[in-house]
Amino acid sequence: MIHAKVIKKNANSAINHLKDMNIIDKNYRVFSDDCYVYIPLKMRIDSYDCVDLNGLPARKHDDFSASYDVIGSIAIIKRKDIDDAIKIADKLIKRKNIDAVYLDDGISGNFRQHRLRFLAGNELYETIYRENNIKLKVNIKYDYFSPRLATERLRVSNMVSENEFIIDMFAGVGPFSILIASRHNVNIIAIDINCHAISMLNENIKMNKLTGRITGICGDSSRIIENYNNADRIIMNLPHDSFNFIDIAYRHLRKGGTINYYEILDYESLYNRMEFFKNYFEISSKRIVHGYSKSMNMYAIDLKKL
Ligand SMILES: C[S@@+](CC[C@H](N)C(=O)[O-])C[C@H]1O[C@@H](n2cnc3c(N)ncnc32)[C@H](O)[C@@H]1O
Repeated sequence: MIHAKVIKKNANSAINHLKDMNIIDKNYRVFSDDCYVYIPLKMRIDSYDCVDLNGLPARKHDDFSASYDVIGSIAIIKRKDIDDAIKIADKLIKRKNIDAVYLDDGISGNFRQHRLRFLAGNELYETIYRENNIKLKVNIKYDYFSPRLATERLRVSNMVSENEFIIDMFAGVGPFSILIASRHNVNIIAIDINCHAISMLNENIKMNKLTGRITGICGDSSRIIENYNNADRIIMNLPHDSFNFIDIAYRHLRKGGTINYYEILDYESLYNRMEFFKNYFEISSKRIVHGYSKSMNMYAIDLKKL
């Protein structure tokens, strides 16, 4: 059984990173000795020291904690079985920090909104979520938001250089833009077709102490982007549809500039994308952000314009 062997002080960030990659084998549990923590993996990966050990079978609560997301004071359960979901909701609503529990019936439409079924607590939709030292006001009914991208947002913000001109093409309530502008002196155009998300983004700009400048614009980014040229970086977080916007993003990126591109793909379409991208970009990195279905993953691909 393959385990990632990680020094104890790095264990939490490694577990979060591996969770985001959907690579932890949940049938087994994490264990440790005096110096190291051993994390069970579905497969060997190059970026970790991997060792072959006997796995320890998981306890029941590991499955429980994987079955919901918490956004501020709201829990969203991701379970198909409604009886199961009600049992989980009953446990969650007893927690001090949870005010409302919903069942996630999937995400749909252009605005990528959650279809939610209210299960427990007070039926509220607006909450304040905290990650990486920023605060984000989110309305989970009207705006897309996922806490599962926290590590990815930190990774992108670590890549940013001072004074970059950035276009966040599908900005939502601004988790990428706000984090980047809180840490760097940059100029960001943050676009979303959902005007409610942009109104939240504008509140989030006021609520955080920013070093950089963000201009929130409501509209279709394929049209709005026409007003801007020579971006140093373009963030394309529209994983079901990004490829339809790649040509337009390419035209508005400076030579040597970077696209942080996200797409949900199976292995075969990933190969085809890479072949296509090689004609126009240097592929600086490619990683799984999280699993999506049995055969598909969400990939983060960093593309540098040739
Ligand atoms: C997957 S969400 C990502 C939001 C945000 N980047 C985040 O990480 O939370 C995609 C966002 O793209 C927006 N969107 C979809 N089509 C768009 C378009 N043509 N132009 C601008 N925004 C669009 C949706 O409203 C949604 O907020």
